[in-house]
Amino acid sequence: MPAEDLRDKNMEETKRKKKKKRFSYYGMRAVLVLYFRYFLLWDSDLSTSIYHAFVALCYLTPILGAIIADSWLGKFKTIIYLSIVYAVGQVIMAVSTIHDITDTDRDGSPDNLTLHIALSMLGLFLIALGTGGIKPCVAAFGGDQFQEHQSRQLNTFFSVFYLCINAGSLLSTLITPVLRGARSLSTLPEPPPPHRAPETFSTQQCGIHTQQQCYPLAFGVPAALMVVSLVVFIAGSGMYVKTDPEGNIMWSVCKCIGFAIKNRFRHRSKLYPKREHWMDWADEKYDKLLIAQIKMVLKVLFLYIPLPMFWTLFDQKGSRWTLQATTMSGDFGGFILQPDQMQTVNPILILTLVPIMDRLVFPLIQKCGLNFRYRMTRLKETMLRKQILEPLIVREHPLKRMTVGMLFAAAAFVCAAVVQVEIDKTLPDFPSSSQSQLKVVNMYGGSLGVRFSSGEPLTIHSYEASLSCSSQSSVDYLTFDQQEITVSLTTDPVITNPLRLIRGSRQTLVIPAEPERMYLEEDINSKPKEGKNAVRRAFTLSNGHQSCEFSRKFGFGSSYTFLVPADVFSSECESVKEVEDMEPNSVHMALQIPQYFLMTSGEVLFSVTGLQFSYSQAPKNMKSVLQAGWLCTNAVGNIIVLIVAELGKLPKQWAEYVLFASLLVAVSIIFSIMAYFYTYIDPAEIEAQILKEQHLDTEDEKKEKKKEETLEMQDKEVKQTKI
Ligand SMILES: CC(C)[C@H](NC(=O)[C@H](C)N)C(=O)O
Repeated sequence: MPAEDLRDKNMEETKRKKKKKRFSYYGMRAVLVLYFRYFLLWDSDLSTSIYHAFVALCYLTPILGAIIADSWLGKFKTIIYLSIVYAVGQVIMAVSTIHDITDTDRDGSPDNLTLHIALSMLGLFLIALGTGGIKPCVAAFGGDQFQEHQSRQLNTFFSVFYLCINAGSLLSTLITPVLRGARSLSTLPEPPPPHRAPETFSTQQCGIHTQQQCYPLAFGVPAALMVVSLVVFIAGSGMYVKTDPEGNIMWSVCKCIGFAIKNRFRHRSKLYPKREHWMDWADEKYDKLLIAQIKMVLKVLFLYIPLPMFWTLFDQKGSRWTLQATTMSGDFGGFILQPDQMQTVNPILILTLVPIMDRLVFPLIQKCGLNFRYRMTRLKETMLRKQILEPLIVREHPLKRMTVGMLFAAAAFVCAAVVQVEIDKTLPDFPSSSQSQLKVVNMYGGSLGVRFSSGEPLTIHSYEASLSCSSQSSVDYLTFDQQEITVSLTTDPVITNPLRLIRGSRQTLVIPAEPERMYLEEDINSKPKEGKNAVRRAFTLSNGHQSCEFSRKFGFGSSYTFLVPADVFSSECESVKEVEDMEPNSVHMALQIPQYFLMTSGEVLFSVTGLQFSYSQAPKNMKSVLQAGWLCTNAVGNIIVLIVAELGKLPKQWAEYVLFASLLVAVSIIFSIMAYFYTYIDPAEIEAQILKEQHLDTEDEKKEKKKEETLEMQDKEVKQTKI
């Protein structure tokens, strides 16, 4: 098979594996929090924390995978073995979600939750080890399929590789929740009383004795796909370029760095001449090539220091931005978009933006001469003149691209802040922690005068019986600074009642047909979660006939009270009255599209380029290690989100967005300065040069030795002749 065809085939195989692997990973992530919340019955905080800890672990384990690949098994075998670990983890995870395995009394609920928790934690640990461990190897292994002169194809590979990640992510985010059996992610109700499944909202159920939410399918299908992808990958084994591991390189690197530090410390006196680089203090004991390779890696790792800040903003798509969407309207006319489905905008945009950037924007920038070329060593320039390194030199400046990517992400957060300000204008005015709010609902049957303590008397009209939208009525909340108040009704005789309000809360005073039986109802004190609606019923006197049925379309995030008269019959639905406690969300989710667009453009510039950069600047035997370092910046970014979310609670959400945007601008300025001083290298060339020098040194030594030997021989001959 011709070399080009072979390369294309290898590329295809690697991409196919990547697509299934990412389907599997993102598919599982999509339902994980829901599994914690509704199957293991953990509260929201615990579910969210364990979820983020899992994601952070997934981006820390690449270091382990890289060490195994570069120093022991090689990338190919590491991918295979860790994929097996990954698939086993997913199977364990799928088994842990089968309620029947512990449901001895067959009531539809697992009887030994501890076993389910233990199994799922073991499964998740193996998955994190597998997915994280494979990640740096897959990218580096793909890169290994190209030769040095194929830098353009290499860049295309990384772009296509990224497209596959996102195709997998998009498909799985859409399909896995369907496999689980939910109509949509956000239509799930609050967890039912212990271990009863929320049946009314499921479209698909499974189980042996009782039918439940289909978590085993949601986790099992990604597991099966993982096995398929592994088989496909192994089937292509004969076509790959496989580089051998070069011994325990990480251990040698650590020992070499340790020796350099120790040696430097031992020779700290000014009497010793300085060395060009602190790593040169390892010269006495370690190979020049190893020292040069460590210098290359350290240079890149140093450049990575500011990068986690980008991920800190990027990863808030899944948290803050989704929460923001819950306070917006997802009614797109033809279809309704749920707040968490808004996240699919990211992979959709990636799938369109990567080809546009690759084929249109970057070549255009290059044509217009806006990019500046690599700062090159003299050797490279000479070679350029000789047109030897042409393909290498005409590349764009990746670090510049990454800086622009960071600025795009900052701009996305500014957009999010503007949208937040618009949302805040529409949000209800909730009571502060020292205030209480009260609203009166009159079901008495006629207009009533109501007076609270010292306040002005109010006239509250009785609600007319109607269910039509046009005659909805709402009563504004009254705000009180005191907790103990008295209410007087202008009935005959006047009815006066003391009321005890709850601080920081909203309540409704319901005046039924018998006004002396007035009562307080607690209202919700925030917008209904996840963009859902809140509906409650207020009865006058229940007589067991409240069975009328009607359908009504509610706006996102609205809250209603239905007033049901005592004598309502199914034929008399019209006598049920609807009160709007909270207006539906009026800012449209489409307003989030600009921030998604900017963030995703930033991602293409930053993330895709960062992947290529990490590969191109790494010495041959440390490619996976540097990929792992790159992924670690993502893990650190996630940890920053956790810390900031816990500690830095700003009173206004828009202010937090602006704060993050400003921090990223500051960090990108620092990064651009660091990037300015970074000299691009061609690791292969440097390695070749050092090897050549070493070879020359040994040649010189040999020549020197030969000369000495010849001289000695001549001396001997002269001596013998003299004798
Ligand atoms: C974490 C990376 C940026 C990457 N994620 C994406 O591409 C998202 C889906 N746009 C990944 O490797 O998962």
